[in-house]
Amino acid sequence: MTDSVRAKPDDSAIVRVRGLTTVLNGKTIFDALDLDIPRGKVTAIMGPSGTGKTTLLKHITGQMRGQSGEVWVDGRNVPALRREQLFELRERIGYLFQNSALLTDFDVFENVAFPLRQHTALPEVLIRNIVLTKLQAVGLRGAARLLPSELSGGMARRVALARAIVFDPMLILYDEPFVGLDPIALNQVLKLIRTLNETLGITSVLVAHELAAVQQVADHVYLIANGKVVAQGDPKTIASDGSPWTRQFFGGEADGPVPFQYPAGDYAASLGFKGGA
Ligand SMILES: Nc1ncnc2c1ncn2[C@@H]1O[C@H](COP(=O)(O)OP(=O)(O)OP(=O)(O)O)[C@@H](O)[C@H]1O
Repeated sequence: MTDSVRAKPDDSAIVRVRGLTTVLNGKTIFDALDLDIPRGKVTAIMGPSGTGKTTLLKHITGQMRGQSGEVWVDGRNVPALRREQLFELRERIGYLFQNSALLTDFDVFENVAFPLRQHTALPEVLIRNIVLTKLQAVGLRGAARLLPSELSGGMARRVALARAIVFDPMLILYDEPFVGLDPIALNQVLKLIRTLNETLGITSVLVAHELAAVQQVADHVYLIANGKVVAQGDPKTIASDGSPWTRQFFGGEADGPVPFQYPAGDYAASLGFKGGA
C-alpha cells in the first residue's frame, strides 16, 4: 500500500476508523479499513456500487457494528457505547437519507418539527423559532405550510436538510444527496452543504458518485473498494493519480480491479457438473 492510500492519523479527526472488519452474509465489506474524517471539513466517500459506503455511515451512527475494529466519533468508540450513550451521540449527528424520506401527511413545518416533538418537551414558541430558523437557513421559510407532494425534488431535499440540522449537530452525513436533481437544484444543494458547513461550524461527510459535484464541494475524498481505502486526496486531482482503481472508477471503465461478478461459488459446480473446475 502506498502512502497516498494509507489513512493518516490526524488529531483533528472527528471520525477515526481503525481496523474495521465487517462481514455481511459471508461477504467481506470492510477488510481492516482505516480512515480519518477531518473536523470542520467536507469529506466525500466514493466507490463502486455495493462497496459499503452506506454501511460505513451506519457504522458511524452505530446502526451497524463490524466483527472487529474501532470507529471513534468525537472521541468515543461507537461499537463500545451503551444504548443510552449511543442515543446521545446520534442526537449530535444529522443524517440525510438517500431518499429525503419526508412524512407525506405532514407539511414542511411539521416535518422539521417532528424530531423536536419526538425527543424534547420544548414549548411551542421555541419549537416554532427553531423550525423557522432552520427553514430560513435552507431558504424555505416561505414554504412552511406546503405538503411534501407540493415540493420539487430539490426542495424536498432541502427540507430534509433543515430537519437534519434541527438539533445543531456536530456532524452531518449525506447519503447520495445529488441523485435526481436538475442542475439548478444541484447547485443549490451544493451551495447549501458548503454554507452550512461553514456557518454552523460542523463537519460534513457525503457519499456520492458524481465527481464533478464532489469536486465543487468536498475538501477531501476517499475512494473505497474491496473493503479498503484504495485512493484518497484532493477531489480536484484524485481522478488523475494514475492508479488502476482511479482509472477504472473515474474513467468508468468496465474492466479493471473492480470485478464484474458478485462473489459466487464455483460456476460449474453450481450448474451441477460434478467436480467442475
Ligand atoms: N443489513 C444488511 N445485511 C446484509 N447485507 C447487507 C446489509 N446492508 C448492506 N448489505 C450488503 O453490503 C454491501 C454494501 O452495501 P452498501 O449499501 O453499503 O453499498 P454502497 O456502497 O452504499 O452501494 P450503492 O453505491 O449502490 O448505494 C452490499 O453488498 C449489500 O448487499
